[in-house]
Amino acid sequence: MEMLKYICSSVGMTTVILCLVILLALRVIFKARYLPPGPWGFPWLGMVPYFWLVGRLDGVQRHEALAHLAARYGKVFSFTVLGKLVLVLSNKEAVEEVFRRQELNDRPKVWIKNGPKGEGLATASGEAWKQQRAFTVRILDKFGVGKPAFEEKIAREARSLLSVIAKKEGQSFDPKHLLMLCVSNVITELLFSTKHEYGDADYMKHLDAIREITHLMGSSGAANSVYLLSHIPTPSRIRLAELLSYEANTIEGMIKTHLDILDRGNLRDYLDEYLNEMLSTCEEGLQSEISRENLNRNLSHLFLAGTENISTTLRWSLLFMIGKPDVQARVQAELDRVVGRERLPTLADEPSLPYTRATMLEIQRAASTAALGAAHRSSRSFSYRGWTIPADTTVICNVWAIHNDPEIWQDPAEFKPERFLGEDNEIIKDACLIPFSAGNRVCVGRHLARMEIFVFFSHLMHRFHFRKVGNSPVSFQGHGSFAREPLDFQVEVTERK
Ligand code: HEM
Repeated sequence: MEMLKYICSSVGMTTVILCLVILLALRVIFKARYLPPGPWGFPWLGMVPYFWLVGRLDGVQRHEALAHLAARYGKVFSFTVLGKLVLVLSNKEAVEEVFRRQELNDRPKVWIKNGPKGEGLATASGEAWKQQRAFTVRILDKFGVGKPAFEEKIAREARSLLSVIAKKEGQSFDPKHLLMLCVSNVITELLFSTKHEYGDADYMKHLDAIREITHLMGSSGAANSVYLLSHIPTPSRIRLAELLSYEANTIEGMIKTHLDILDRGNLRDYLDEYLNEMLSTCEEGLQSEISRENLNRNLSHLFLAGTENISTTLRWSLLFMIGKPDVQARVQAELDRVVGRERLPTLADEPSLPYTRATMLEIQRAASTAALGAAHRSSRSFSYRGWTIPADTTVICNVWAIHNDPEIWQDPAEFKPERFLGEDNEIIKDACLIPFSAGNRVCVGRHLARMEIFVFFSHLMHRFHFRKVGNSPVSFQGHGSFAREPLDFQVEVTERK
C-alpha cells in the first residue's frame, strides 16, 4: 500500500519515469552495440526529417544522401526510419555476400490501398517469389532470351526505330517515346505476342502511365511499408492506386483474350506458358503460386522493368553522346572500321569493339538507372562481420554510391569510357560495376538488357550522328532514385553516309 502511495506521489512518478527512460536508453544503446554504425535520428521518425530536409532544401536525391552518410559512417551502415531498421550496403563485395543469403530473399511488405491484388515476381516474398522466379527463369530460357537466336527480334525493332528516326532529320525531337516504344515492343512480343506502331497515341499514354507509376512508387517509398501510414490518402497515393488499377485492367484484358484462344499444344508466349502451367497444376490437384491471383502482377512487373530500365539507359546513352561528341566520334570510327558501312552491327562484332563496349559500360555506371536497386528484407536475424542484424530489417544496395565511389573510380563525375579499358585495349572484366545488383534476386532480365543495350546503341551510333540542340551545355543531372532518369532533352540527327 505504502509502495503504491509512493509511486503515485509526484516524486515517485518522476523517479519511475526517469528509470523507464534510462532502461529504454540502455536497451537502445545495448542493441545498437551489435548493429553497424550509423546516425541516431529522431525517436520513431528516425532519419525521415533528415532525408526530407536535404531533399527539400538542397535538392539532394535519396541515393546521394545515403552516399554522404556512407562517407561518414562506413560502406555498411544502419539507421532507422519510421521505427524500422535500414541497412545500407555501398560496397560491391558486401552486396554480393549479403544478397546471397537465403534470409535476404524477401522484399519489405508494401501496402497500396485500393491497388491491385496478387504478388508479382519483383515484390513477392517466400514461396510466392521462389516459384515465380524459377518459372520465369525457365521460360525466358525456353524462349532463348539473351541467347544469340534472340538477337534478330531485337534487331528488327532496332531497324524500325532507325527508319522512324531517319524521318526526323532536320527537326529537333525528344527521343523518350521512340526509345520506350521500341524497347517495349521487345518485351510485349515476349509476354503477349503483341507489338505497337510508332503513331499509336493510346499506347503512348499507357507508356506515360508506366513512367508515372515508377516515379510514384519511388517517391512514396518507406511510408508504404508502414500499414497505418500507407492508408493515409495523400494525392500521390490516390494517383498511384488509380494508375495501377488502370494498368491491371489493361493486363486483365490481355489475359482474357489469351485464355479464350489458348492452344496448349502451341504456347506462343510467356502468358500462354503461365496459363498452361496454372491449368496443369490445377489438373494435378497441386497447390501452386503460379496462380491466377499472381499472374496479373507478374506480367506487370516484367513489362514495367523490361520497358522502363532499358529505355532510360538508352536515353542516358544519347545524352552522353550529345554531351561528349568526341566519344561519339570514337565509337563511330570503331564501328566503321570493324563493321563497315555495308551492314549493321551484330552481336558477333561485339568482341572486336572494345571502345564501344567500354562506352556502354561507362553509360551504365554513370547512369545508374536503378540507383538504389530494390529493397530486400531479412526474414530472420543474421550475423554479418560480427554484427547481429535483426529480422525485418530493410536492406538496400546503393548502386549509385558504388558507381560513384572516389576510392574506386578516378573522377567519378567524369564520363570516361577509357576507365574500362586495360593497357592492351582489352575490357577490364572485374570492374566494380553492379547495375543489376547481385545475389539470389539479381535482375532476372539482365541478359536481355545487355543484349538490347548493345543492339539498339550500336545501331543508332552506326546510322546517325546525334547532336545537342542550341548552344547551352548538356546537363547530366539525373532525378529519381528508383528509376534514375535524365531531365527531358532534345536531339538533332544527321544520317551518316
Ligand atoms: C538496364 C536495364 C536494367 C537494369 C539496370 C535493371 C536493374 C535491376 C535491379 C537493380 C534489380 C533489383 C535486384 C535486387 O533485388 O537486388 C532488378 C530486378 C528485376 N528486374 Fe531488372 N533491370 C534491367 C532490365 C530488366 C529487364 C529487361 C527485365 C525484364 C525481363 C527486368 C526484370 C526484373 C525483375 C522481374 C526483377 C525482380 C527480380 C526478383 O525480385 O527476383 N529487368 N533489376
